[in-house]
Amino acid sequence: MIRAVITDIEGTTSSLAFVKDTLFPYAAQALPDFVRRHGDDPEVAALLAEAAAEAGVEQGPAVVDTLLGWIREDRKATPLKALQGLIWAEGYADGRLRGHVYADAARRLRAWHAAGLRLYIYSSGSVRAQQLLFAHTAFGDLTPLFDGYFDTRIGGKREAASYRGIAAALTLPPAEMLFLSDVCAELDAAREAGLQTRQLLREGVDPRPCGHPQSTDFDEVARDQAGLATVNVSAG
Ligand SMILES: CSCCC(=O)C(=O)COP(=O)(O)O
Ligand SMILES: [Mg+2]
Repeated sequence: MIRAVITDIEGTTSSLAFVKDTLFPYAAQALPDFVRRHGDDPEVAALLAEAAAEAGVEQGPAVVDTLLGWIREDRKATPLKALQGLIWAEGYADGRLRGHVYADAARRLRAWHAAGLRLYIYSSGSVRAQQLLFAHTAFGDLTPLFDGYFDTRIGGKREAASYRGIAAALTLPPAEMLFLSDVCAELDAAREAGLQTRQLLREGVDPRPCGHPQSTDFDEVARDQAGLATVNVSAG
Protein backbone atom coordinates (compact mmCIF):
# COMPACT_ATOMS: atom_id res chain seq x y z
CA MET A 1 0.00 0.00 0.00
CA ILE A 2 1.33 3.40 -0.95
CA ARG A 3 0.15 6.33 1.17
CA ALA A 4 2.41 9.09 -0.17
CA VAL A 5 4.07 9.94 -3.46
CA ILE A 6 7.17 12.11 -3.34
CA THR A 7 8.13 13.42 -6.74
CA ASP A 8 11.13 15.13 -8.23
CA ILE A 9 10.46 18.00 -10.66
CA GLU A 10 13.12 18.32 -13.40
CA GLY A 11 12.88 15.27 -15.66
CA THR A 12 9.89 13.87 -13.73
CA THR A 13 6.84 16.16 -13.48
CA SER A 14 8.48 18.68 -15.80
CA SER A 15 10.81 18.66 -18.76
CA LEU A 16 14.58 18.81 -18.50
CA ALA A 17 14.51 21.39 -21.30
CA PHE A 18 12.25 23.78 -19.36
CA VAL A 19 14.73 23.90 -16.47
CA LYS A 20 17.92 23.96 -18.55
CA ASP A 21 16.78 26.13 -21.49
CA THR A 22 14.28 28.47 -19.82
CA LEU A 23 14.69 28.70 -16.02
CA PHE A 24 18.48 28.62 -15.74
CA PRO A 25 19.18 31.11 -18.58
CA TYR A 26 16.49 33.42 -17.15
CA ALA A 27 18.18 33.35 -13.73
CA ALA A 28 21.66 33.89 -15.20
CA GLN A 29 20.53 36.86 -17.25
CA ALA A 30 18.62 38.48 -14.38
CA LEU A 31 21.01 37.74 -11.51
CA PRO A 32 23.44 40.72 -11.71
CA ASP A 33 20.63 43.29 -11.88
CA PHE A 34 18.65 41.47 -9.18
CA VAL A 35 21.64 41.59 -6.82
CA ARG A 36 22.14 45.31 -7.59
CA ARG A 37 18.49 46.04 -6.73
CA HIS A 38 18.03 43.67 -3.80
CA GLY A 39 21.53 42.97 -2.46
CA ASP A 40 20.77 44.91 0.75
CA ASP A 41 17.45 43.17 1.45
CA PRO A 42 18.06 41.00 4.55
CA GLU A 43 16.94 37.76 2.90
CA VAL A 44 19.08 38.33 -0.22
CA ALA A 45 22.08 39.58 1.79
CA ALA A 46 21.98 36.44 3.95
CA LEU A 47 21.90 34.19 0.87
CA LEU A 48 24.79 36.07 -0.76
CA ALA A 49 26.79 35.69 2.47
CA GLU A 50 25.96 31.96 2.57
CA ALA A 51 27.12 31.58 -1.05
CA ALA A 52 30.33 33.55 -0.38
CA ALA A 53 31.11 31.36 2.64
CA GLU A 54 30.42 28.14 0.70
CA ALA A 55 32.69 29.28 -2.16
CA GLY A 56 35.34 30.86 0.08
CA VAL A 57 35.20 34.20 -1.78
CA GLU A 58 34.77 37.81 -0.70
CA GLN A 59 31.35 39.47 -0.78
CA GLY A 60 30.74 41.64 -3.89
CA PRO A 61 31.31 40.95 -7.59
CA ALA A 62 33.11 37.69 -6.83
CA VAL A 63 29.90 36.23 -5.37
CA VAL A 64 27.93 37.11 -8.49
CA ASP A 65 30.63 35.49 -10.67
CA THR A 66 30.54 32.42 -8.43
CA LEU A 67 26.76 32.17 -8.66
CA LEU A 68 26.85 32.49 -12.46
CA GLY A 69 29.47 29.72 -12.58
CA TRP A 70 27.27 27.53 -10.39
CA ILE A 71 24.31 28.06 -12.73
CA ARG A 72 26.49 27.05 -15.71
CA GLU A 73 27.63 23.85 -14.00
CA ASP A 74 24.11 23.11 -12.60
CA ARG A 75 25.42 23.04 -9.05
CA LYS A 76 22.67 22.26 -6.54
CA ALA A 77 23.96 24.80 -3.99
CA THR A 78 21.24 25.75 -1.50
CA PRO A 79 21.85 29.56 -1.49
CA LEU A 80 21.90 29.62 -5.31
CA LYS A 81 18.62 27.69 -5.43
CA ALA A 82 17.01 30.08 -2.96
CA LEU A 83 18.18 33.12 -4.97
CA GLN A 84 16.90 31.56 -8.19
CA GLY A 85 13.50 31.19 -6.55
CA LEU A 86 13.43 34.89 -5.71
CA ILE A 87 14.49 35.84 -9.25
CA TRP A 88 11.96 33.55 -10.93
CA ALA A 89 9.19 35.03 -8.73
CA GLU A 90 9.47 38.25 -10.75
CA GLY A 91 9.23 36.34 -14.04
CA TYR A 92 6.18 34.35 -12.95
CA ALA A 93 4.52 37.51 -11.62
CA ASP A 94 4.86 39.45 -14.87
CA GLY A 95 4.02 36.48 -17.13
CA ARG A 96 7.47 35.97 -18.67
CA LEU A 97 7.64 32.51 -17.06
CA ARG A 98 5.10 29.72 -16.99
CA GLY A 99 5.84 26.47 -15.16
CA HIS A 100 6.07 23.43 -17.39
CA VAL A 101 4.24 20.33 -16.13
CA TYR A 102 3.50 17.30 -18.33
CA ALA A 103 -0.23 16.73 -18.95
CA ASP A 104 0.03 13.15 -17.65
CA ALA A 105 1.62 14.38 -14.43
CA ALA A 106 -1.07 17.03 -13.85
CA ARG A 107 -3.81 14.48 -14.57
CA ARG A 108 -2.45 11.76 -12.28
CA LEU A 109 -1.50 14.13 -9.47
CA ARG A 110 -5.11 15.37 -9.49
CA ALA A 111 -6.45 11.81 -9.44
CA TRP A 112 -4.11 10.67 -6.67
CA HIS A 113 -4.95 13.72 -4.57
CA ALA A 114 -8.69 13.15 -5.10
CA ALA A 115 -8.23 9.53 -4.02
CA GLY A 116 -6.63 10.62 -0.74
CA LEU A 117 -2.99 9.93 -1.51
CA ARG A 118 -0.58 12.39 0.12
CA LEU A 119 1.59 14.21 -2.42
CA TYR A 120 4.95 15.88 -1.84
CA ILE A 121 7.66 17.50 -3.91
CA TYR A 122 11.35 16.90 -3.28
CA SER A 123 13.51 18.98 -5.61
CA SER A 124 16.86 20.73 -5.58
CA GLY A 125 14.95 23.86 -6.52
CA SER A 126 13.95 25.85 -3.42
CA VAL A 127 10.52 25.33 -1.87
CA ARG A 128 9.60 28.79 -3.09
CA ALA A 129 10.68 27.93 -6.65
CA GLN A 130 8.69 24.69 -6.48
CA GLN A 131 5.53 26.48 -5.37
CA LEU A 132 5.92 29.13 -8.08
CA LEU A 133 6.31 26.52 -10.80
CA PHE A 134 3.18 24.58 -9.78
CA ALA A 135 1.16 27.75 -9.19
CA HIS A 136 1.70 28.92 -12.79
CA THR A 137 1.05 26.02 -15.14
CA ALA A 138 -1.00 25.51 -18.30
CA PHE A 139 -3.33 23.43 -16.08
CA GLY A 140 -3.85 26.20 -13.56
CA ASP A 141 -2.64 26.39 -9.98
CA LEU A 142 -1.66 22.86 -8.93
CA THR A 143 -0.34 23.79 -5.47
CA PRO A 144 -3.57 22.74 -3.66
CA LEU A 145 -2.73 19.16 -4.65
CA PHE A 146 0.40 19.04 -2.52
CA ASP A 147 0.71 18.29 1.17
CA GLY A 148 4.25 19.62 1.45
CA TYR A 149 7.54 20.50 -0.22
CA PHE A 150 11.16 19.56 0.50
CA ASP A 151 14.36 21.06 -0.89
CA THR A 152 18.06 20.69 -0.15
CA ARG A 153 17.59 22.24 3.29
CA ILE A 154 16.68 18.68 4.34
CA GLY A 155 19.80 17.32 2.59
CA GLY A 156 21.08 16.35 -0.85
CA LYS A 157 18.93 14.21 -3.10
CA ARG A 158 21.66 11.58 -3.46
CA GLU A 159 21.89 10.97 0.31
CA ALA A 160 19.77 8.30 2.04
CA ALA A 161 19.61 10.46 5.18
CA SER A 162 17.48 13.02 3.29
CA TYR A 163 14.80 10.42 2.57
CA ARG A 164 14.91 9.18 6.17
CA GLY A 165 14.35 12.81 7.20
CA ILE A 166 11.37 13.11 4.86
CA ALA A 167 9.87 9.84 6.14
CA ALA A 168 10.28 11.09 9.72
CA ALA A 169 8.65 14.42 8.82
CA LEU A 170 5.71 12.62 7.21
CA THR A 171 5.47 10.09 10.08
CA LEU A 172 4.99 7.31 7.55
CA PRO A 173 6.83 3.99 7.19
CA PRO A 174 9.29 4.44 4.29
CA ALA A 175 7.87 1.34 2.57
CA GLU A 176 4.53 3.17 2.18
CA MET A 177 6.18 6.02 0.27
CA LEU A 178 6.91 6.05 -3.48
CA PHE A 179 9.70 8.29 -4.80
CA LEU A 180 9.62 9.27 -8.48
CA SER A 181 12.71 10.65 -10.21
CA ASP A 182 14.68 10.53 -13.45
CA VAL A 183 18.05 10.26 -11.68
CA CYS A 184 19.40 6.83 -10.70
CA ALA A 185 21.58 8.12 -7.84
CA GLU A 186 18.54 9.80 -6.24
CA LEU A 187 16.50 6.60 -6.59
CA ASP A 188 19.36 4.56 -5.08
CA ALA A 189 19.44 6.86 -2.04
CA ALA A 190 15.66 6.68 -1.61
CA ARG A 191 15.68 2.89 -1.83
CA GLU A 192 18.53 2.70 0.71
CA ALA A 193 16.20 4.58 3.08
CA GLY A 194 13.46 2.01 2.45
CA LEU A 195 11.23 3.92 0.02
CA GLN A 196 9.69 2.35 -3.05
CA THR A 197 11.13 3.86 -6.22
CA ARG A 198 10.30 4.32 -9.89
CA GLN A 199 12.35 5.99 -12.63
CA LEU A 200 10.67 8.31 -15.14
CA LEU A 201 12.09 8.08 -18.65
CA ARG A 202 11.26 11.53 -19.98
CA GLU A 203 12.81 12.97 -23.13
CA GLY A 204 16.57 13.32 -22.69
CA VAL A 205 16.91 10.73 -19.90
CA ASP A 206 19.30 7.79 -20.37
CA PRO A 207 16.90 4.80 -20.70
CA ARG A 208 19.42 2.14 -19.67
CA PRO A 209 18.02 0.28 -16.64
CA CYS A 210 19.68 1.13 -13.33
CA GLY A 211 17.88 -1.29 -11.07
CA HIS A 212 14.61 0.59 -10.51
CA PRO A 213 11.23 0.00 -12.18
CA GLN A 214 10.79 2.39 -15.12
CA SER A 215 7.84 4.29 -16.61
CA THR A 216 7.69 6.69 -19.51
CA ASP A 217 5.03 8.87 -17.85
CA PHE A 218 2.68 9.14 -14.85
CA ASP A 219 -0.07 7.17 -16.63
CA GLU A 220 2.32 4.22 -16.73
CA VAL A 221 3.21 4.75 -13.08
CA ALA A 222 -0.49 4.57 -12.20
CA ARG A 223 -0.93 1.42 -14.29
CA ASP A 224 2.19 -0.49 -13.25
CA GLN A 225 3.04 0.52 -9.69
CA ALA A 226 1.99 -2.07 -7.12
CA GLY A 227 0.10 -0.39 -4.32
CA LEU A 228 -1.41 2.33 -6.50
CA ALA A 229 -4.11 0.12 -8.04
CA THR A 230 -6.82 1.28 -5.65
CA VAL A 231 -6.35 4.93 -6.62
CA ASN A 232 -6.20 4.50 -10.39
CA VAL A 233 -9.87 4.66 -11.12
CA SER A 234 -10.56 8.37 -10.81
CA ALA A 235 -8.03 9.79 -13.30
CA GLY A 236 -9.93 12.22 -15.50
C1 LIG B 1 11.79 24.15 -8.64
S1 LIG B 1 12.01 24.28 -10.32
C2 LIG B 1 13.72 24.43 -10.58
C3 LIG B 1 14.41 23.14 -10.51
C4 LIG B 1 15.86 23.32 -10.20
O1 LIG B 1 16.31 24.40 -9.89
C5 LIG B 1 16.70 22.19 -10.24
O2 LIG B 1 17.86 22.27 -9.95
C6 LIG B 1 16.13 20.87 -10.64
O3 LIG B 1 16.26 20.01 -9.61
P1 LIG B 1 15.41 18.65 -9.48
O4 LIG B 1 15.84 18.17 -8.14
O5 LIG B 1 13.96 18.97 -9.58
O6 LIG B 1 15.87 17.72 -10.56
MG1 LIG C 1 15.22 15.29 -11.76
